[in-house]
Amino acid sequence: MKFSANLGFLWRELDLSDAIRAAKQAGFSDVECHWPYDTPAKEVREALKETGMTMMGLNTHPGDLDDGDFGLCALPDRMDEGRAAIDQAVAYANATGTKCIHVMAGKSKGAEAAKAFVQNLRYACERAAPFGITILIEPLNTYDVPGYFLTSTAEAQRIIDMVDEPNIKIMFDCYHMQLMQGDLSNTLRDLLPKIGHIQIASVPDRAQPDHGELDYSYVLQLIADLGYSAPIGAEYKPGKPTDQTLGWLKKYL
Ligand SMILES: O=C(O)[C@H](O)C(=O)CO
Ligand SMILES: [Mg+2]
Repeated sequence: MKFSANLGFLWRELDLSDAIRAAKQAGFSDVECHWPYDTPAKEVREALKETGMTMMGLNTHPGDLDDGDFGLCALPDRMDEGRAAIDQAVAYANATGTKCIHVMAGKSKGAEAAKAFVQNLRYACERAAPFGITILIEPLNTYDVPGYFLTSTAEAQRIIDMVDEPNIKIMFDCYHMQLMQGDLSNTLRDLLPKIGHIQIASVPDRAQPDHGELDYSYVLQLIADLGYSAPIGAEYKPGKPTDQTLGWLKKYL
């Protein structure tokens, strides 16, 4: 079983290139991030080359987090910003060999928001396809991000059907989905062909995946038994130095 360190949360005290090196040192096979845009792509590319790791995913720019934004791509009155965020993400992903782009919807609801999201996702799929990049959409939980457009796998499937492009999949974050839906085993089994990336964290505290209401020794074995072999994203908030939270990983090394 392989794991990708989410550097949006892990080793946050380090700059991105050093965080990539720390992840390698700790035994992760790959990395992923949230918003890498302040670090020149060349630096990240070099750190990836040095460590032999792949950047599994990055997010489109969220907009102004301090002003409550959490994505721009399902906001009908901000289409230009949504497109610019997609262009930026595709350029950065291409320059760093990143496999997936999570296109962040933002806080909105209703038919016009869905229409805007579908249009932006088609645009993203078309821009990403020549580089072999997969577009991801991720349902989030409503405790952490009230008002976010996408909160369920049913809605994610509906959006993907409407987009109707070959390179769009679901980012299945077990933490969010346990909070919103539960029934992870059946959902993972049914959805697996449509899943492009899986993430994990303890529930409900979103720390390292070795405690809480989800038994990851069971869930991870199930994922492996279903034939999923891509790296699983460790997207958790360590709450103390990351190196002190890696006991769970050692079991798989
Ligand atoms: O918060 C999450 O689960 C995400 O995966 C994300 O990319 C938004 O920060
Ligand atoms: Mg996630």
